Amino acid sequence: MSGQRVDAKVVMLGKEYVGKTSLVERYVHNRFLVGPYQNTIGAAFVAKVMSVAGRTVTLGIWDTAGSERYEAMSRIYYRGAKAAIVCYDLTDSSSFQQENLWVHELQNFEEHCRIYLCGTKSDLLDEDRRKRGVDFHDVQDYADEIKAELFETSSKTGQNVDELFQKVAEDYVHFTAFQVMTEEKGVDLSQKSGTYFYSCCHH
Ligand SMILES: Nc1nc2c(ncn2[C@@H]2O[C@H](COP(=O)(O)OP(=O)(O)OP(=O)(O)O)[C@@H](O)[C@H]2O)c(=O)[nH]1
Repeated sequence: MSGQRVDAKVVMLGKEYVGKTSLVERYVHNRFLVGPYQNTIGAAFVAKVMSVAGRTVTLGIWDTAGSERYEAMSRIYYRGAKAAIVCYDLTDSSSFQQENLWVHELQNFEEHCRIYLCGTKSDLLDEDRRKRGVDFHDVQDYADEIKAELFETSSKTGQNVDELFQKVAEDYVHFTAFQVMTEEKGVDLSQKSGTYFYSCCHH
């Protein structure tokens, strides 16, 4: 970790083989590794410095292992996270069914963590539409229900990958600025409705 200062902790979650490591590889190193699949053991950390509205933001990205063997450990990694990218494989409906478990955990234990749903391997659908195992509108409804953002990405082609992480960083900056502003101006948020408070201030 080399003691690098991190502004926002981001955690990658999702079943094994959905493509979490590949997403991070594409985003941080702009590459797609081919060759035999190697499952992540425990978790891997990488820091990425980026620019949002003229401001430098360092994301500390924790890529967790999806294997059930490491499930209990993942809780250690999402603690204090500002954002969770919960991944599912667009061609594998069972990977989407498991999203629920992560979302419940985050809602129960990390109420200030914003959730981004990420359908991976969209290039496989470009090859053959019949491979889609998860309906876009079903996921969009679910995302609306849990107040999450939804992205469909391909680490192979790079489609939507930068956009996903850029949105994570922008939201972090936006919500942090909002928080500082309200703290400085002494706005009494308890006067606002519950929904307003929740949607504007969880970071
Ligand atoms: N076609 C295609 N294959 C992908 C994509 N992303 C990942 N894969 C493949 O899916 C397999 C699993 O990818 P990983 O990134 O290792 O998956 P993971 O979620 O990190 O797996 P765990 O470490 O076990 O949790 C690998 O064989 C990847 O090459 C993608 O966007 N398109």
